[in-house]
Amino acid sequence: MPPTETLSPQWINSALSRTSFAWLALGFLLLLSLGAWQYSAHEIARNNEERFQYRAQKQTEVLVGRMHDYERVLRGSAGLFAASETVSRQEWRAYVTQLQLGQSLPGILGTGFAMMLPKSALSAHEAAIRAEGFPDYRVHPAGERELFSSIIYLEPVSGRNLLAFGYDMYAEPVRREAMDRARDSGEPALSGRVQLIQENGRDVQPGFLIYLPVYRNGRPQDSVEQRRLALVGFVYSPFRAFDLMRSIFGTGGGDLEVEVYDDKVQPENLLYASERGARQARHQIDLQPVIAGHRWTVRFRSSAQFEADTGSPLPMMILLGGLAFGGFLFSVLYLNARHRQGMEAAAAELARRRDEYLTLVENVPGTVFRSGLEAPWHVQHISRGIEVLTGEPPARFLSGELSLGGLIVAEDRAEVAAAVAAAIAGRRSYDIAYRINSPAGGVQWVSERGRAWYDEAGKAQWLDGVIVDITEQKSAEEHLRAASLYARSLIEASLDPLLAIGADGTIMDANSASGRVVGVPRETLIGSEFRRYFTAPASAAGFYRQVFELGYVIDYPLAIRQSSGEQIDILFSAIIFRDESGEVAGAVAAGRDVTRLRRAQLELEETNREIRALRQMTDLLQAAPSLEEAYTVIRNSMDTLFPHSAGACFMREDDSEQLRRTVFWGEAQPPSISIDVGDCWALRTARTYAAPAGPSLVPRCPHSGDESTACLCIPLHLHEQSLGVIYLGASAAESSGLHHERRLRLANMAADSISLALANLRLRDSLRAQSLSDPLTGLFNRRFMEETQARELSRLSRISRPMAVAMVDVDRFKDFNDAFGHEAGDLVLQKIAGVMLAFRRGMDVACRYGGEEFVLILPEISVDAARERFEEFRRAIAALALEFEGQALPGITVSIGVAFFPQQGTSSAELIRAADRALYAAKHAGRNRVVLADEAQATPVAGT
Ligand SMILES: Nc1nc2c(ncn2[C@@H]2O[C@H](COP(=O)(O)OP(=O)(O)OP(=O)(O)O)[C@@H](O)[C@H]2O)c(=O)[nH]1
Repeated sequence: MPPTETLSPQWINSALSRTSFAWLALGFLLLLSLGAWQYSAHEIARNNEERFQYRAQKQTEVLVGRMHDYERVLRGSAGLFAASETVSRQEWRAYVTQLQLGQSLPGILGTGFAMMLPKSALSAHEAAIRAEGFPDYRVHPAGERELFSSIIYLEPVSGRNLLAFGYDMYAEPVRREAMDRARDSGEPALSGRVQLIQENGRDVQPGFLIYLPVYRNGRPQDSVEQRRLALVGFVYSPFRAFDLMRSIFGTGGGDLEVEVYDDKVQPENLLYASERGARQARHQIDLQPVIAGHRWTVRFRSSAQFEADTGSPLPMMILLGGLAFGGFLFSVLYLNARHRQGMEAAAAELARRRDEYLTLVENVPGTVFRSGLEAPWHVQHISRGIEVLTGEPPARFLSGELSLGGLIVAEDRAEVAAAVAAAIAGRRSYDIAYRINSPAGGVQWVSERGRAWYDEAGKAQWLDGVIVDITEQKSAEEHLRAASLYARSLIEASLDPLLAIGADGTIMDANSASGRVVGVPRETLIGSEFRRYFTAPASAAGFYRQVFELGYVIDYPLAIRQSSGEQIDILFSAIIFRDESGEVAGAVAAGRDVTRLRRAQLELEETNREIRALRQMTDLLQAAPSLEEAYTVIRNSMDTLFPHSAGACFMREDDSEQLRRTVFWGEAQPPSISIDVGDCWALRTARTYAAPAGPSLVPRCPHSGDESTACLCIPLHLHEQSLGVIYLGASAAESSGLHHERRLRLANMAADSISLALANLRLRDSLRAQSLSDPLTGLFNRRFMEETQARELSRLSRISRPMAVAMVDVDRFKDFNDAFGHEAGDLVLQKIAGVMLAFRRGMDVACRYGGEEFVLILPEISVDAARERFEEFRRAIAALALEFEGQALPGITVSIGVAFFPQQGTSSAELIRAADRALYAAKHAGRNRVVLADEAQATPVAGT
């Protein structure tokens, strides 16, 4: 792409809109900053290195120059020897003192002369020096050597130098090497690292020496051999390395740190070090000057001061400046890009929304418009929907040729204008329906919703709204209203309750019949809880819950207690209904008032119950074996039939005028236990008699108690024969109206049943009595005796009690009959029966066994007591005074045989047989006596 295109405004705009451009710029600036930083740092380091090396070179040159100076001093000293045959001690001192080496060349320890001595000359030499005034002089160290050297001059002669006087340096290898080199070369020779003899133990330092040979004057010195032969001795200077170097390099604190090594850099070779410590220096260089034929290594290192002086903040400033600028530029570009992106997105969103809005507006069912605030509402914008609505294109409205107001039918315009004006004034939206002239020539309904737009000052500027054709909706509403009215009238036409119930049990709607049945206005029902109107709210709640669970319920019984106290029984049926979405919206419940039906049912059930009880009473009475049991049946049955009534049955005995209360029922006991026939109105009138409760002109029977109860008396009779009366008491409620009628009818039916049953029982008792009694004597007959005896035996065996059975026979009755006639005999039998009845006690039974035989049964009696009583009876018979037809009859006697239960038997037949045997024994024993069965057995009777 050509550069012009690359840098075109569009490209720049596009680039500035991308955050990647900002990142790119940031990266570029970072690289640039790093490059500049590296370059400047490198340049500065290089300059410093050059400066450092320069300084090291200079220092080395100073060192070498200083050492040359020392060489020159030695050459001068050698020259002193060359100029003279001999150099005396004084001359040497004068010469050295003149040099003022301490000031001019500080660092030198001294300048001396060592003489070479063969072994043979040693003693003479020592003697000669001693002779000079040094009596202690001797060459040292002592030892056997071929060649000696001895320091004989050393100036200044003071301090440490005194120690060197007479010292044989040639005896020490390092020094000897330098001395040999100097001798052979004729040049100054620097020794290796030594400890000087002058070191006296304080501030011991490394040292070295420079030797220059002194040859005998006049001797050839061209070759090594010649020089060896010509050698006299050496002028030399000893140096304490630290002192010397300090004088050269200063006392430290400079730019450089210096270490001087003898030859190689090794710790044992160290001659001098300006600093102690192992700081890592930034610059370092080793230089190796050769001094007097001997190589040193001088190590220079940049000092902290040098590094501080040469350190420059510029690279860091360049880096930081670059970073800061990069960051700043990045921020500007990034924020700018984001801002541009935001702007572009907002512009795109705006465009999208505008498109959406236009799409929405055009798709809104109806016509969307913006118009003036007042009639006739000329439009500023209007959607294409207007053409569908009116048949007129939007352009005609936009041009002002047509207006919205012009569409409205004349009768509705004022109303529309008023609604719009009110909405504008009230700053709210309006929603109105009105009619417009249809393009087809008719009228159509539209709905218009709109709202004014207000400026910041609150002044309405225009109307925005939408107009929708609602002609069909209006028509549907009309139909719906008609249908609704029809449905309502149907619902209201129902005489039974119809309700709509929500799932929460709230009544949503109810017809008027509902209000009528419940006893509250229909409006009160709607919105209230369904269950609250029922006697059993929980059951009512159960009803609608069941409806919503099952979907429907049929004939659910509920009851309403009206304010009057009357209970209405309703059968509810209900089914759920759903809304348009299929969700259950509620339930429609229809109630059916079944109160009358229910009452009829209850009445029927009551009647059935009564009939059942009546029939049961009748059946039981028919089956009752005795009057007593019949009265028990009557009491229980009357209690069941008339549960709230006390009552009693009064029975007439024979033709007596008094009635005895035979049974009563109910909680309240009737006051009388007997009544006279004349006291009861029912008995007097022979018909049912009723007297109400409370004060009344109707007289009450005296036996009916006080006025609190109603009195109902029903005569019991059969075939004109009065049997008695039934009395029934009742409360005022029970004795009124229909209840009374039912009660009366039921009581009469009960009385009829009771009359019949009691009459039957009486008749049966009478017949029975006849069948069991002897007509002549009135005593029980043999049949009764056998029944009774069997029953008594069963009872006594259960309770383990005895019984006596006596057979009584009239003595010689045949003779009596024959003498006085049969009728007189009957009279006798009747008289005996009378005695027996009088004799009888408690549960004793007397009966005529047959002919002139009688049986007496005495339950629960001992043998002795029985004997005594039968004796008494026998005597009573014998004492009878008999008379027949005015004629006295002779007395009669009876014989009595007695058997005992259980001694003589456990059955009726066994006992009778035993008694009969005893009777037979009594007859044979002479009659008119009592014989017990065990006595009869003991005394066998002849002829039996
Ligand atoms: N008058 C009368 N006599 C009766 C009746 N029943 C039975 N007799 C008589 O009673 C008599 C019984 O007589 P027997 O059984 O021979 O004995 P007895 O004459 O009483 O003599 P002993 O019993 O041995 O003392 C008979 O003559 C019967 O006719 C009755 O109902 N009336």
